[in-house]
Amino acid sequence: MSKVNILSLLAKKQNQQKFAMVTCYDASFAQLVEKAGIDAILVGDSLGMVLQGHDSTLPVAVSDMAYHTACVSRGCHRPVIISDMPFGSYNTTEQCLNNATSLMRSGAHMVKLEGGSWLCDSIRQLNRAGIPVCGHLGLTPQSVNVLGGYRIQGREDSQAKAILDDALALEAAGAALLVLECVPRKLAAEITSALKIPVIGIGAGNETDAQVLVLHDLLGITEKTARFVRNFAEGSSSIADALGRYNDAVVNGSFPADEHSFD
Ligand SMILES: Nc1nc(=O)c2c([nH]1)NC[C@@H]1CN(c3ccc(C(=O)N[C@@H](CCC(=O)O)C(=O)O)cc3)CN21
Ligand SMILES: CC(C)C(=O)C(=O)O
Ligand SMILES: [Mg+2]
Repeated sequence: MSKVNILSLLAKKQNQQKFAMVTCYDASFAQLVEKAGIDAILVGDSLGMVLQGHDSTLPVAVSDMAYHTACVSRGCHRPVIISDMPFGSYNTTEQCLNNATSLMRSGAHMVKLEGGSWLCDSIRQLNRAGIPVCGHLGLTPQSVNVLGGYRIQGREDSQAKAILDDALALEAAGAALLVLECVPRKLAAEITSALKIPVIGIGAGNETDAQVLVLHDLLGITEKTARFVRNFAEGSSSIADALGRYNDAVVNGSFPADEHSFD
């Protein structure tokens, strides 16, 4: 199987083929993710919660992200590797460019930033420096203290329009992918059809171009999980089997079901 990249993912959207992404933080799991046929790996700052035991993603450092990105990149060859820029690492365009460069040098193929149109200058600069960008809108966990909790976003019409406008702005600035987290499925469907770039949902319903889940959530080893999680270890014979069933369920459209989505 040939390497996944931004063009092959864009082609999947154009051909209406869904693809899966999963978070991953080390070489052993990266090898299993690759064998399961999963196209995209997110080295998520969720590692602050699932690996480090913090109650938010805020304490995660760029050096943590670089370390886990390097671990993942040694374990796989085919999937595209996207690394989260952690809280406080992209407050200015210069800081953003320097920290993104360090993640790319560690083995990332793309970086992900949480936020809207205010990131457009940074996105243009990253692209000019050879760094593709994935946006992240809706529930942006690095803003949990501003949002007042991990809550669904975009329920009111004015907020839904703001998220759509931000999505269009990020695409126009050159974002290659967009993650949409915890928004009503109708809004996610609207944004997915308004954008040319692939939209990857988590708690965003079944009509996005792709899905992402946190590895530990889909393996059933997270203590308390959100509504959008399905435990793929249940009824699987191994971790490899669970990852394969996750990929199949996303590609064939059976995950997420209504019970994993917000109206
Ligand atoms: N293990 C893990 N999984 C994740 O998906 C995840 C992390 N960690 N850490 C970073 C963020 C935090 N995330 C979260 C955490 C909790 C909810 C949650 O409990 N949501 C409620 C929705 C409440 C509402 O109705 O507004 C839910 O019931 O799903 C959602 C996303 C997603 N990310
Ligand atoms: C939940 C996903 C989208 C993420 O950003 C992470 O794992 O850090
Ligand atoms: Mg993240």
